Amino acid sequence: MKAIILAAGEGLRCRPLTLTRSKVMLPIANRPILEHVIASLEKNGITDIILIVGYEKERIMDYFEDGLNFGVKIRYVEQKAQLGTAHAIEQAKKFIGPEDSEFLVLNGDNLVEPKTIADLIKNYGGVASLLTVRMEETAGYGVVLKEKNKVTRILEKRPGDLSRIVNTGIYVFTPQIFETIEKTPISENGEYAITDTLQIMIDEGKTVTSVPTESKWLDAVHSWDLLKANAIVLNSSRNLKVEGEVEEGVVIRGKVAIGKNTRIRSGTYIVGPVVIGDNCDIGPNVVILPSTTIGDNVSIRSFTEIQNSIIMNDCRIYSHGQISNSIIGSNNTIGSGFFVEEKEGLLITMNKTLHRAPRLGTIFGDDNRIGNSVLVKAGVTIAVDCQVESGNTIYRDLSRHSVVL
Ligand SMILES: CC(=O)N[C@H]1[C@@H](OP(=O)(O)OP(=O)(O)OC[C@H]2O[C@@H](n3ccc(=O)[nH]c3=O)[C@H](O)[C@@H]2O)O[C@H](CO)[C@@H](O)[C@@H]1O
Repeated sequence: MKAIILAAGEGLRCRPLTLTRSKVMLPIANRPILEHVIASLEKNGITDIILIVGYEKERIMDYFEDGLNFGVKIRYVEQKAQLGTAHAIEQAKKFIGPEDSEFLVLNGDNLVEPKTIADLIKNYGGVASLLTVRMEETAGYGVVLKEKNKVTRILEKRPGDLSRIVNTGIYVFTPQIFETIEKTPISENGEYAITDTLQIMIDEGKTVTSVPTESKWLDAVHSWDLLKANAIVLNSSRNLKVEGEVEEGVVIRGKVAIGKNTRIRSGTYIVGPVVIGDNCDIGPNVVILPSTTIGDNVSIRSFTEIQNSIIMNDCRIYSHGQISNSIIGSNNTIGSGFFVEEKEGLLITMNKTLHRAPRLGTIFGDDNRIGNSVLVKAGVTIAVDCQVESGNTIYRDLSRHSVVL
């Protein structure tokens, strides 16, 4: 069976991290979300992949190339304007031939384990099937109403408790979907939505089925949700290897992976689950606590403590810093004495809507330069290519190229 993966959108709600990469390339346990999706397909023997790309496509194509290093064959299709999920699927029509009686479609920005995909492959039926999960908090998702396993209605991101059965964005379609996509009108949000296409099929009397799963399906709606997803994946990781050099006097407890050419200097204390990438230089006397992921080429100097955070590639973090419940994008330089305040249940405004974040420190995009003794208030984000001089306290979000003297 072929698989079409949708990966052309930005993932606006994950800004500032998506200012420089799409949501599918955000790392969880040091691998892009999309790599987790592709690995789960490969484990189900699905190796013929059509990847729909658009926003920041070079970053995706440079990483995955033809897919052979990941055990699959990837063909790319560009969706020049991101006009919605139905429009994205339509771009792959030329790759679906008469031999493809059905095919898989997946959002590239949700984490799935192999069994999640297997649950759908085993149980699909009708002209279209969608995989569903039961969730208490359904805001931001499409939900379905159904009779037995037959879907009667799909409601896209409507307020109210209409149903707790959430559409995961993982489908098995028959080629009939393309004819119905052609009939799909543009929605109130200005998008051609695949959920509208499915509703048309239902209204035409066709059988659309829902396949429930209790296997892992994780979505990061907002950037801060990545911390939870990272912790879940780190906790369930097996076979974590120590490949780098660990000096005498380092204490390691729990599950910890240390990449090639990484050096952990004396006096460093690490409590897993923690994943540290390749070519890092950590310590002496650094503390890394659960559930933390550190990318490749990162240096962290003495007496800095990091907890429940994601530090992406190529960062330099100097001494006596404290970072918790935070996400630091790539290529950030952070001076000594850096302190991130953190708070529980912050209300954060995004697109004029209030969102409640869990315990949160800060979120940094890429390429920022932070001087010494800088304090960042809880929930404040720093976009891309900002410069903060020593001794400042950052109270408000900084937009791209900001300078704080
Ligand atoms: C209309 C629709 O499909 N809604 C579903 C979608 O919402 P959701 O709002 O999550 O859909 P997104 O806009 O995030 O898009 C999902 C995926 O499609 C890609 N993309 C999106 C638009 C586009 O023009 N091109 C493109 O490739 C994105 O990069 C992403 O990987 O997934 C949710 C699960 O996470 C479901 O509960 C929703 O029912």
